[in-house]
Amino acid sequence: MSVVLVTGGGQGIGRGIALRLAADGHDIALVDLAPEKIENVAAEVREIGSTATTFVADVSDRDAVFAAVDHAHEALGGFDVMINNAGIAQVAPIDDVRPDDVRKIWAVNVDGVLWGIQAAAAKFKTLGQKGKIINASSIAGHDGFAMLGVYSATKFAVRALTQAAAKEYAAHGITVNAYCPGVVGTDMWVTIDKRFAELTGAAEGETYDRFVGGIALGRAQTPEDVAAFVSYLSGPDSDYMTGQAGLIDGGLVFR
Ligand SMILES: NC(=O)C1=CN([C@@H]2O[C@H](COP(=O)(O)OP(=O)(O)OC[C@H]3O[C@@H](n4cnc5c(N)ncnc54)[C@H](O)[C@@H]3O)[C@@H](O)[C@H]2O)C=CC1
Ligand SMILES: CC(=O)C(C)=O
Repeated sequence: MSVVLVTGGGQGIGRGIALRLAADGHDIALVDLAPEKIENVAAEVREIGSTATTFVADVSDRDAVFAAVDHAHEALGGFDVMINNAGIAQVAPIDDVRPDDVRKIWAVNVDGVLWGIQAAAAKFKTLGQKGKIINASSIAGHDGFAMLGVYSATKFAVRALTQAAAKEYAAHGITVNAYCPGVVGTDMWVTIDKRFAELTGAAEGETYDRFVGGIALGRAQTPEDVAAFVSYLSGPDSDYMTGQAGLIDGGLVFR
């Protein structure tokens, strides 16, 4: 039995990851801004038969992320896998982006991942054990998408941190990888689609359908599709992989 912490575990992809990893036999620490949401997911984890604990934190707050890792370790009696999943989207043409917009998304998507990497690595080193760190990037971490320029920049940055951390921590037996989903029908995409509609005059649903229309496998992605890959990254079969940012997108961005 190993202990996994999932940030942004209250809904969407984070929830999907938590439930899949619970089914795999891991105990789960759920971290999110939204207390009711993580309590609900914790109840679902317990129904599956695993132990769950919750911790409310903003991942952009470094101290809070370190406290979340300490809590997971104390509450669940171990600490093995850190999943830096929390993220936010932002839709805007490059011309319209202002410093506050950049600071806001960078604080969550990049700083939040960096603090998660630091906190997990510090815990693994203190415990004198190996561990796995898994970060949320995106297709937008491999391709810069129009109207998603700063979001894409944050996801490229996650790949850079993943590579650098993999190199720095390999000697400690810590692996660092990322997952890069495509178009997953979560609340994030509802927001993206609405914002595209406001900014471009597209009908609601049109942008989502356009993106899904580009997927070779012919359907939108589910959180379960992402979670299956994160299950692999969390388990022993991926022990020889580090520094990678794997596309799991149904065939949308080809690298
Ligand atoms: N939905 C998609 O199509 C894709 C999503 N991703 C990435 O996957 C990750 C999860 O995305 P979704 O589940 O779709 O998003 P979502 O918006 O459905 O859920 C995000 C969760 O993170 C939490 N959260 C947001 N800011 C936080 C903060 N500062 N501290 C702690 N928790 C915070 C929210 O409360 C929410 O529970 C994100 O990093 C996203 O960028 C990547 C590629 C595609
Ligand atoms: C949400 C996301 O990661 C996209 C549009 O690539």
